[in-house]
Amino acid sequence: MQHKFITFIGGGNMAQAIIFGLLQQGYPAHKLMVCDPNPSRRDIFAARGIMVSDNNIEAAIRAEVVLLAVKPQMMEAVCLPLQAVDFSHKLLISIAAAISLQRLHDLLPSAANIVRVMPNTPALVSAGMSGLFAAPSLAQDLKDFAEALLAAVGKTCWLAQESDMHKITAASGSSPAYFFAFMEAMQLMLMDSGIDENMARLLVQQSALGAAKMAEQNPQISLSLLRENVTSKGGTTAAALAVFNRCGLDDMVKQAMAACIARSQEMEKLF
Ligand SMILES: NC(=O)C1=CN([C@@H]2O[C@H](COP(=O)(O)OP(=O)(O)OC[C@H]3O[C@@H](n4cnc5c(N)ncnc54)[C@H](O)[C@@H]3O)[C@@H](O)[C@H]2O)C=CC1
Ligand SMILES: O=C(O)[C@@H]1CCC=N1
Repeated sequence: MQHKFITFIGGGNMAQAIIFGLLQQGYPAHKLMVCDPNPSRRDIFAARGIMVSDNNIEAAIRAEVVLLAVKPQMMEAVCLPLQAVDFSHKLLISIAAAISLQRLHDLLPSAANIVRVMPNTPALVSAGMSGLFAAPSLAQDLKDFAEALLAAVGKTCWLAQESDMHKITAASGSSPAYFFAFMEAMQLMLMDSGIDENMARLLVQQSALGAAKMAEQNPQISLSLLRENVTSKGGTTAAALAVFNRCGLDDMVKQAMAACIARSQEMEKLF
């Protein structure tokens, strides 16, 4: 992939996951810059040979690509001073949840080239999942660059319509937390039953990893069949799944994802 000069505005959890993932894939540190008012955040990147700054305007001016990685609540306060920068020849990438292309255009009127991305933190271990959206008028080479950037740290998909970004947030951005919560619950149960914490974690995380790898490496087998292949009639798994069914796991997951989508839609109006 091309190595354009990228300035990250905001060096928090998600920026770190993408940046460390990129470094691992050989993206040159001297082509990356991180701007964050928090010195301890800047130190994390400086320690990896990345230029850091607390001056968003200066850092944006020197970039070919500016990647907005601040909280949605901060977006307006961060963007208004950035109106001093001419974005017309830069690529602007925003990973913020719930901030629409229109809102980004309003906040940074000179920005002609914008890609919205919903990534997730597994980018850190090159296992990210990102949904991308851009206006159909965006130049193909800029779309290709944005895609290659995120593809360097995981899988990507382009959305046909921007409104789908809310659903992608429920499916990629937020979803690692669902799986962590599930693993936490399993670990807790094991610990309550007397299994050592580390062993409980190993059992849970290796099983989760194995299940995900089986799903990935057998795309021709449905997830239902993968589940059924574990489930002997009258056996142990069936006993566990019966409890999930009785407690309404499917409905609970639907409700949780719907809440995620609804909050994203609400945040779109707020910020
Ligand atoms: N954490 C996640 O798993 C995901 C987060 N996102 C999106 O990524 C964005 C960042 O989220 P996180 O990294 O989780 O948040 P975070 O709170 O870890 O990082 C935000 C960073 O912005 C910095 N910041 C605050 N004011 C600033 C300013 N004026 N200029 C520059 N930097 C400033 C903060 O010091 C902080 O380090 C959000 O918009 C979120 O919606 C998207 C997908 C997944
Ligand atoms: O929880 C959030 O709002 C952000 C967006 C997706 C993941 N984290």
